[in-house]
Amino acid sequence: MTKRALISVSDKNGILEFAKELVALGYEVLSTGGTKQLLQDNNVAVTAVDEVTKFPEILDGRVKTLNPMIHGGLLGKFDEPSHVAQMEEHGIEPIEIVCVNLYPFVETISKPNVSWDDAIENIDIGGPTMLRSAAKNHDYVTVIVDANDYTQVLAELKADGKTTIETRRALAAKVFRHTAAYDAYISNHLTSAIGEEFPENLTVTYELKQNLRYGENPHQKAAFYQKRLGSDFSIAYATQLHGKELSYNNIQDANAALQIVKEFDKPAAVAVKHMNPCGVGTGATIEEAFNKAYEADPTSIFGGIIALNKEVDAATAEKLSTIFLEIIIAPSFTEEALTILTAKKNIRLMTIDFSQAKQDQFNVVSVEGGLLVQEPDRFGFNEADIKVVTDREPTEAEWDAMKLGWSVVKHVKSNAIVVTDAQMTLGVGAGQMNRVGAAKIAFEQAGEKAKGASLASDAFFPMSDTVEAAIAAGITAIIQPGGSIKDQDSIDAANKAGITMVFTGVRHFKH
Ligand SMILES: NC(=O)c1ncn([C@@H]2O[C@H](COP(=O)(O)O)[C@@H](O)[C@H]2O)c1NC=O
Repeated sequence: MTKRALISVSDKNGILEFAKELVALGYEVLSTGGTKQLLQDNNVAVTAVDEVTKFPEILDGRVKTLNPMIHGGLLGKFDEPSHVAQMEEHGIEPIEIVCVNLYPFVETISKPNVSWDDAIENIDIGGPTMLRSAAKNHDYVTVIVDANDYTQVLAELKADGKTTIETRRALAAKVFRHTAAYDAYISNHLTSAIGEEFPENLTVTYELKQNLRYGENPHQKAAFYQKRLGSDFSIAYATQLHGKELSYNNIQDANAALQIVKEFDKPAAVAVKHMNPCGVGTGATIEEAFNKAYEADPTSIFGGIIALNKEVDAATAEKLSTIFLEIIIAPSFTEEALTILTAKKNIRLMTIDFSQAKQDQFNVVSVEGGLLVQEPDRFGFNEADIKVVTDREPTEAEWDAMKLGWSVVKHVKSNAIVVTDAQMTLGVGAGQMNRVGAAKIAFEQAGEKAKGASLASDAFFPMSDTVEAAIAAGITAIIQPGGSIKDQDSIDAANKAGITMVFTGVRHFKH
């Protein structure tokens, strides 16, 4: 009996060559409307699916292959006597090969202002149904959803007249990954379009961006997956211009650096180590901003990751090139800057489109056995919501310093204290188990520069000890959420020392 292959594809790349080879191998090719037309126009012998189903394509193509003559041919066990008998009884012939790719749902919903109806019309029903039937019956049927697999399938057919069971299993597994991802895009689009936030099932799908050499440590295997419709202002969408492949830790650190530098409109540079900022600088130029970020902590920046929010020019590149850095990420580099920096073999240079403001709707972190999903911490510095709680009002310079500190402290692991002047961080106390401990680290790093500087705290002070330590270090302005039952003790301590303190009413924990 002539073997049959069913081809029904939206993405028609490579399909002519594949179909021609199948015909040459003696297959009868069955096809749906558009695919059939293309094959016919190119003189490839093809049988219309409706000749097999004895039923026309109806409802604008919504029903073409959804028919027992097709699904019987895909799901029947070709050597099981009862199946063979039933297939014969109904005139159903086996289909040995299925090649299907689906309506471009993701491409459709990626278009700006896509309508509900357009999205719905691009939900493929018949295609996934055939893919699933064939994949379930992979003991007998070879199913192809990815054009990259045409070559291997043809090679096996030419060599042995059939594909191997290992290949068919691998292709079937790929199909179920593909249809699961396809359905995830559909369910996510509809769920967010109707405004549901935390549905009973979280259907996420990410695409492999790259296998990594290792994870956080060399004995841990790892890979980087990318969200297809995710934020394009992200390390996953950055372009690498130079240097070796990013590592697992590089990706985490670069992500942290980008989230911080995104806080600033004026030229800013952020140096990150182990996901915490060690130096943040701002200035009139990007060179000045980088100088400040460097000056903030010349020790920790070594081996760090730098994110800059303006084009890197030659002068800045010269400075950057004198330090050992893992990654420099910026909107762009001038030609001269690139010449200077690419002279260093190991440094990774990346660009990212800063005009893309889109942010992921939710942040997701994994815990053993589960996922935590939350909105990103979008709260910034909003002077109108901030209350001065001391007798003394902040000066303009203190406001600027507190604004910088508040923008940075939300990105520092809790308990977090950041000491700043109006242009840069002077001390960062990160990830401490008690707040006064974080403050002491920040003061020690700031040294003499703490005198007249400002302090930002990611959460309220449970008692007045941090304020007292701040006064002793010379801090003159404090920004913190407030909300402790002992707030008054902190306010009294500040008033007694004549320093100023403001409450934001919002906490910025980061774990
Ligand atoms: N409704 C059906 O019975 C059906 N059968 C196959 N399709 C899809 O139709 C597309 C190919 O259509 P055409 O050959 O007309 O260009 C493929 O993406 C295939 O997945 C269908 N369309 C969508 O549901």
